[in-house]
Amino acid sequence: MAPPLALDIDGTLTTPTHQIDPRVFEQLPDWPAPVVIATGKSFPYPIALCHFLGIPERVIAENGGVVCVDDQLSFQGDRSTAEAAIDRFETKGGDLGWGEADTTNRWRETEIAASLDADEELLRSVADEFGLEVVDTGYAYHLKTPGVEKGDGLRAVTEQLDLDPSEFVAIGDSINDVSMFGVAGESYAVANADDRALAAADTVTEASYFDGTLSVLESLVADDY
Ligand SMILES: O=C(O)COP(=O)(O)O
Ligand SMILES: [Mg+2]
Repeated sequence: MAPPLALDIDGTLTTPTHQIDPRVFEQLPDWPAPVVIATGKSFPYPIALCHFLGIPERVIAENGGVVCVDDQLSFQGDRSTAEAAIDRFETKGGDLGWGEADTTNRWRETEIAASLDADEELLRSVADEFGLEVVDTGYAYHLKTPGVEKGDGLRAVTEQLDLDPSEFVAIGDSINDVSMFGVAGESYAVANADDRALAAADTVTEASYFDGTLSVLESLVADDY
């Protein structure tokens, strides 16, 4: 039986130019075990992805800040402290870098994300002041409550699904996947992953981005026969 999957989005299901690889729509809808989408992106993004894939809403969003599985919803982390820190950041001349509409944070429930163009040093000093941490995923800086992680999110999802985390295969590309690699039974970093993810994964794929992920999915299915 193919194993349940915990899949990161950016860098893992995407192309080098940040698009969802179209082959995701061939591979995931018919996966014969639960698929959990685990991302740093805000809550609506993975929900929309599940919706358009036609798979159940099993989602870890905001680096573990939001967990939604089959209509059960829980939150970890504290957006209001992050907002207070961002007020300070902006008072000191910082800019999140998303423009007026800020669709990156508009629906974010438990943390605040800044563009990689934002002043990292200032963001980190403000984070220290407010007891928060900054996680650089290679796609954004996340200003978040320390200890809120995808790994705990995966534990919560598996409890809900009555599965053991060790049954899961996790695939990811960055520091925000490391905790999930520690919880899943088997972990893969795609070749484009950052140093922390490369070091933490059981296996590093030869190929990058979704080519790497696809190689894992194909080998898991092949192992089945
Ligand atoms: O939102 C980010 O910064 C990265 O998102 P990811 O966890 O899906 O790679
Ligand atoms: Mg990623």
